[in-house]
Amino acid sequence: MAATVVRSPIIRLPHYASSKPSQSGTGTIVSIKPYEAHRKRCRTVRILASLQEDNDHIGGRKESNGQALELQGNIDDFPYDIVSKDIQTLPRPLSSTQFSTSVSDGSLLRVAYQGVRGAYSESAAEKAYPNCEAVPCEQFDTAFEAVEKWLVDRAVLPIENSLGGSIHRNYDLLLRHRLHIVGEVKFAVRHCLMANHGVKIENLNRVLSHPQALAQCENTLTRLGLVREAVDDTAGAAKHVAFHKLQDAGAVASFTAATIYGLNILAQDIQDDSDNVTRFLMLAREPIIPGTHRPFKTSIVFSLEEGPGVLFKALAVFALRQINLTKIESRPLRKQPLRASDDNSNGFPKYFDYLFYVDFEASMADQNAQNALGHLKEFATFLRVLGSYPVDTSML
Ligand SMILES: O=C(O)C(=O)C[C@]1(C(=O)O)C=C[C@@H](O)C=C1
Repeated sequence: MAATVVRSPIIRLPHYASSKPSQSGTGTIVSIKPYEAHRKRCRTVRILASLQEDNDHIGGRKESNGQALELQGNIDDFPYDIVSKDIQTLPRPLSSTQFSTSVSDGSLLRVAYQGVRGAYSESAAEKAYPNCEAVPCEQFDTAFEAVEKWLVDRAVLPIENSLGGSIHRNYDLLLRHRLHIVGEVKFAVRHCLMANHGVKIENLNRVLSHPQALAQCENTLTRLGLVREAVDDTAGAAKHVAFHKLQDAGAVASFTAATIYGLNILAQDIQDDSDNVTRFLMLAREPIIPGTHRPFKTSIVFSLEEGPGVLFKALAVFALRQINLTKIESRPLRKQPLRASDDNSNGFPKYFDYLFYVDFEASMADQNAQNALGHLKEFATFLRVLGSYPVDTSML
């Protein structure tokens, strides 16, 4: 018997080659593991997915958290887009419906985000691609992987917040994966303090939320004297408080999350600044063709030789051409984090090596931007364009 599809029918296969045929369901992508032997052109694939509670009668091996299922089968039994491209033997022919339907409004697109239903990232995905099917993923890495393995079409992931600063994990993942930035979306984040019905503010000892959300509400939470507990996402915190019927703990999450998980809102707009904005990146397997018909932004990452004034020289390639920088971030170069010691450093490594992430206001279709990057290439030890995409000029 087919399981009920509640939302995000991402795991909807004709049959999983497990004991029960014709199964379907919905769920969060946990990880995607092509069966080991696929390198030898074995046609068996395996994915790990976690399904929503009401679908847990679907066959497969249950993981210890009681929700993750391992699904295994012949690649021909899985829809094309659930199977990694590298294990496809033949490209799938385009169908005429794909030509006639537009994806410009986001419909037909499946968009991965990190978190569970009600997370700000889900709303950002829906703002970026209205009418899309937003697909929950447990971790940021999983969302990157889901796009790479053709399980979804896009990912929308947070990169920086006006109060909390950069989301370093996603900077690192941008380099580790080969996805392209195809857009940005800014989302006004308005936090609520919520708890189970009947629980009052004075009953609370602790509050659960995403670390960024806790940081964005620092003043309110300190004033209330609440112990902070970090979890994977804000909506996950609300779900946990509701599911365990906690009486001493609240959650910081969105108004939508309170509605979904049936929590009572104790305080609204508790972020330290009313203008609390998170910028999200839209990621895809292919880059978009940059234009000059509207404001564009380009994101790059580069590394430099150590030496006096080298970073100054790198930034000058933009200043010389009147190109405005909107963001600069540095991250340790993980494979080679420390430069070897020299004679004067008493045997201790002396320098850290860094990667510099820069966003600048120009399109890669613009000759001026191409010249700037040509100039930077002359002395950068590494340079990659992460994407050239339209600036989000929408009202928040
Ligand atoms: O936890 C969520 O709801 C998220 O979407 C994640 C996230 C983040 O990673 O910054 C997104 C927006 C807010 O800044 C707080 C949390």
